[in-house]
Amino acid sequence: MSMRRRLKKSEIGTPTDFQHRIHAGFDPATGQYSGLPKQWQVILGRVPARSLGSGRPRALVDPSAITPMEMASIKTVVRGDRYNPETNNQAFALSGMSVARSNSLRQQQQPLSLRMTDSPSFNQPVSPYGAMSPSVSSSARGYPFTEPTYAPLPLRKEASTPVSTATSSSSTTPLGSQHSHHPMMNGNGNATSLSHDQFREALSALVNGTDPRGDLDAFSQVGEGSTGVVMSAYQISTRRRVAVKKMNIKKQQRRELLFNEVAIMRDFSHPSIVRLFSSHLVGDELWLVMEYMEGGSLTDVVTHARMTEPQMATVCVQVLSALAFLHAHGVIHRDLKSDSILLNKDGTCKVSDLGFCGQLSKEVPKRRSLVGTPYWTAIEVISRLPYDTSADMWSFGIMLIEMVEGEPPYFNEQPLEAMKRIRDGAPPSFSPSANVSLQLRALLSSLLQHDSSRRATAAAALRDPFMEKAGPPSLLSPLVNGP
Ligand SMILES: Nc1ncnc2c1ncn2[C@@H]1O[C@H](COP(=O)(O)OP(=O)(O)OP(=O)(O)O)[C@@H](O)[C@H]1O
Repeated sequence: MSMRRRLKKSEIGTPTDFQHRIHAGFDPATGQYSGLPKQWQVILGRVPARSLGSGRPRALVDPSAITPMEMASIKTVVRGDRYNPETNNQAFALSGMSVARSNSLRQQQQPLSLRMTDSPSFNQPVSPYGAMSPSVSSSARGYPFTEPTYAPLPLRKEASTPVSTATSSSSTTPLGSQHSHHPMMNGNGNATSLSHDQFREALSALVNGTDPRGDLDAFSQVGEGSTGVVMSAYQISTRRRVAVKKMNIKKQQRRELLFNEVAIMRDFSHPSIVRLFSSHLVGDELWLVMEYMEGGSLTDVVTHARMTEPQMATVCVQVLSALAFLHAHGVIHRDLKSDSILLNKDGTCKVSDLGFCGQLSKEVPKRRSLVGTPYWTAIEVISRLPYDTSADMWSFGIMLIEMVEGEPPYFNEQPLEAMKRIRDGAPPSFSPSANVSLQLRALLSSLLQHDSSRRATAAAALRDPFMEKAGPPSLLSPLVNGP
């Protein structure tokens, strides 16, 4: 094994034609960086994400959850075409955050996106204040979450909070962690550290044992996310096109989250949730063979078209039925946004991107971890209060704003400032100039309630008078197929 590695290494040549185009500096007196490209400044909070004009907000992962080794191997994925993955990695190291983002190759012109998981490390000592390993101080990382006036965002020690208490800080532990047989958790519900081989073995127990490669043909890449690539492929035995999501288990920021996508998509089958046909381990890659959604994401729609209220209601009914189903089973999606809704050309919409779900149970009726994409994240999640399925309903409300205005509130702010505004401001609403019905305004205010216990549930929202405007999915097909 070590021989093979050595051989492999020797095949990698030194860089050629190297150009040193960026001359960044740091002034310890002012605490300011100089010479940083604009994209890096976004991450450091100097300019809003929207000003870049390409890419979606990107997935931010709290570095306190990542080992230095994992940090080094993180693959930076970009939606916009202006990003250089190499320079980005350096920027994220500078800012103390690792960044990656799912991104469809179908749409290269979206604004930046950003997603965060605040999670306990499984391999690394975490200080009570969530600082990374002693070699990287929080001040050196320039990590804005350490700002004292900000919410208590730093992590707690996983081991210090027993899972059996009413609220759990067990963070983004995978859905399967609620099951006693889950291989990533010990008897107390705390995470255990597994070697790569042990992890691979645990995952192999969850997936189908077969090799899918002989049955798949004509691969073509349709998307790329923080966890891997998504290809469309022709499945010979069924004679249909499928989507194949390939995730290298060695290159995951939170490898245990891989259990989520398999377990949730497999166990929670619903007409409005992207269907998982099978899952496989192919070498070090987890392959998910899924239903192929040929119509792109709702983000494509909201950024390129003006939706009518009946069209919005048609999306709402489908998404809400998936949410009502997940919530009835105690599953919180935790990353609901237009990017997570995929469409077919016939107008059917389905919820996807289930890798960040959290499971509630009698023992763990609330979660506490900071998971989500800032602009869409519920006030209680940002405020580090215990939260439940109602957090998704806030994000659903933000998605309503996206459908009307094309983007979420505070999208012109950098992500941390946006989170502060969500936490400290009045609940967001449609802009005064938005031409929306009273029913839609009423629905939004029932969702964007600060007090999560007063927020409409998915089941209640389905009965909201606004939903009477919904039509058949075909109402959406002009948006997917063009006018
Ligand atoms: N079933 C599918 N059919 C068609 N395209 C898909 C499908 N699933 C995902 N995609 C495309 O691939 C992209 C990346 O997929 P996905 O968001 O699941 O990856 P990810 O690694 O989980 O991303 P993220 O960074 O959001 O975690 C999506 O934005 C979408 O464009």
